[in-house]
Amino acid sequence: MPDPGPSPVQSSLPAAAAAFGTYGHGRGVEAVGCIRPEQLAVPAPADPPAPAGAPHPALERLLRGPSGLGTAGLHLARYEGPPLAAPEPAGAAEPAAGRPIPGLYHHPVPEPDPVRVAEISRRIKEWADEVDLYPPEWEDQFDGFCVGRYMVACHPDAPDIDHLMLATRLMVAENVVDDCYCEDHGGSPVGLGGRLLLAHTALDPLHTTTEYQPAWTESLRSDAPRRAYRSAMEHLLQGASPSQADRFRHDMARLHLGYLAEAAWAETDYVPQVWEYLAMRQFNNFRPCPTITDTVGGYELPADLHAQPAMQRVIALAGNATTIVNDLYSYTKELASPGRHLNLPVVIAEREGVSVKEAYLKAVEVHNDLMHAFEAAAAELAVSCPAPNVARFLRGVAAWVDGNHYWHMTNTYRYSLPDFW
Ligand SMILES: CC(C)=CCC/C(C)=C(\C)COP(=O)(O)OP(=O)(O)O
Ligand SMILES: [Mg+2]
Repeated sequence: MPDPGPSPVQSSLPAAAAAFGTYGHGRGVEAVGCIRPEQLAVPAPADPPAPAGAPHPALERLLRGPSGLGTAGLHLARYEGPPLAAPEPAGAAEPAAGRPIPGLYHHPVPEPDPVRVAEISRRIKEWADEVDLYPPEWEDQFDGFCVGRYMVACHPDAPDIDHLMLATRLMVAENVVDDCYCEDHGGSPVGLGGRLLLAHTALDPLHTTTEYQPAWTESLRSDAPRRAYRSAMEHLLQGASPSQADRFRHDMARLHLGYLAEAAWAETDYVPQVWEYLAMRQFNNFRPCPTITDTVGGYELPADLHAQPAMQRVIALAGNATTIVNDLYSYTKELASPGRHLNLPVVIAEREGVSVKEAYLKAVEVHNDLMHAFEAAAAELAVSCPAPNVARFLRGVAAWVDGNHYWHMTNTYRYSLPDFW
């Protein structure tokens, strides 16, 4: 079931943005005490099982948002201000190319608004200059990353460019840390723990004595990853509540833990078992991106709802599906990189003794299973907890999943498919 049509989320993002969101910084969202663990265990009442590959009917119905008389205005906000006459930097708004991986379960998304894409692309270059992010010779790669298209596709309910920029700076900063500390722009597994910990203090500040505080403050200016983290976090704090910021820090600590496991295995030349690889990839994962969907949307999913095990499962499954999408689209790029780069097809081939093609096709199935599990878990939660901010958050996560697939598929500068079909 490669393309079952528009996602219940994307087709009907009708959602309740205007009615349910606050478009401030999320204050004013009433706590909804609707989730108790025993309630979450209750399955959706009387929904027949979805046909294989189709979204769960409850997901379709509940994520569709309000319908009927008087609900026409309750649709996700799109940019409605004056046209933004931004010049288009290279790579900002080229027509989308690329084809989906055959057999990959995914939902197409509408073409991201080119006006928003162009403005984000312009502003992110300004920010990159401001924090002295990369040397001039890396500019083509920066443009080829097309972060504007990425973030606009993933956050269709962002009320404005400023909110989108919160996600965009973080996306760039996260990739700079990965490239410069872990991967092919000077990265290495050797000494990674120390570098990551010090960079993490740009997100989660050091509180120490007056003697030592200045050296730490100075350290945050000492390399591009730290300058990027510090500035992107400073901006996030202007748009996030304290609990949203702390949710993000927790996700980033998870990410850094995942980097460390990957590095440790690289240092000892260990190829993990498939389940071990999937555990590492649950941490070395896109999770910090979809979990800020409410901050970027201008509302807040309260901490007690975010922390519920059922919500945590939905988020983990969504993060895992999005990250295996990366493994599949980046497979040929990683094969061409020096040394052995672990990704799901490589680990399956090695550990299960199958051909690279069989391993790749099995990895597609693993991805599809994760996607179906994500959609089923989201549907069940939407039934168990019919709170507007829960529904909107679930839609936001699903929109991120779909936008992430779109970006990988269309980023032909960065990724190309293997010749397996
Ligand atoms: C944006 C973010 C939180 C990134 C975290 C880690 C990361 C870069 C990925 C999950 C993408 O995987 P990978 O490192 O394999 O990226 P490329 O294949 O090089 O695009
Ligand atoms: Mg990859």
